[in-house]
Amino acid sequence: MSSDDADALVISPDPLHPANLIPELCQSFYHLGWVTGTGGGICIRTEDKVYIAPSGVQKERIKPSHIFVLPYPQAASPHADRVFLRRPSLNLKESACTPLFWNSFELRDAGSCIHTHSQHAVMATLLWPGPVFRISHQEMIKGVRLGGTGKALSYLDTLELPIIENTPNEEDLKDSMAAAMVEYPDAAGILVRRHGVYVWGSDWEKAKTQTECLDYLFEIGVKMKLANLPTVLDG
Ligand SMILES: CSCCC(=O)C(=O)COP(=O)(O)O
Ligand SMILES: [Zn+2]
Repeated sequence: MSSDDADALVISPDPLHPANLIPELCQSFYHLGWVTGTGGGICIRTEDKVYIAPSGVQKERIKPSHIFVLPYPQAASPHADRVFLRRPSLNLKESACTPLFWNSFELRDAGSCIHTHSQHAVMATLLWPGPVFRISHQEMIKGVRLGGTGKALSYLDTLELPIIENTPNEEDLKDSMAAAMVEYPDAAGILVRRHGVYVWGSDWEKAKTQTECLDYLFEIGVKMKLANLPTVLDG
């Protein structure tokens, strides 16, 4: 593919094209405190392509021309073996979250995955010291889907999200995240202690709204814990 053809993969007048959506969504996530200080982000997968932002850059300032495009499917290889359809001309590397995003595609058939460093998520991992975050009897639970891509939860369901331990390098979370996804097939995301959360959905809209619902539930759960209120009720 010529470099002009490759660049055409990220140039579109359509505001809903993934190369336009990722910069727009990262700007709004920045203002929510989800992707500050370069961390966190979102990827979007279509039938045969994955669009990923660069690593270690101010996510609220990304342009469509900074987006990497990878063919899908392809094995979740380490950086050196990854195949690209398009790389930015600047000296950029694809997000360190790439193997974690791949978990959501391969294990849940997700169309989009969001990684946040929201302080609500981080506080939840501190106030729930065990391996699972649990909360019940909250209306926002209804905005979350079984396994992230299945049917919506009911008000009467208890929301459970596994918490995995952080690693010094983001890529090294891949195996423990995959193991938690296998052990908790109904979980719509994975919390990472002292770090943040990964949430996916069948498309970017559902990934976004589920992340919003979960972030709300982390925030209210943290406030309830700090107020000594029970976060899980019987019945
Ligand atoms: C201060 S960010 C530390 C690395 C991190 O947690 C992260 O999410 C990095 O993501 P990137 O897309 O910038 O590789
Ligand atoms: Zn991170």
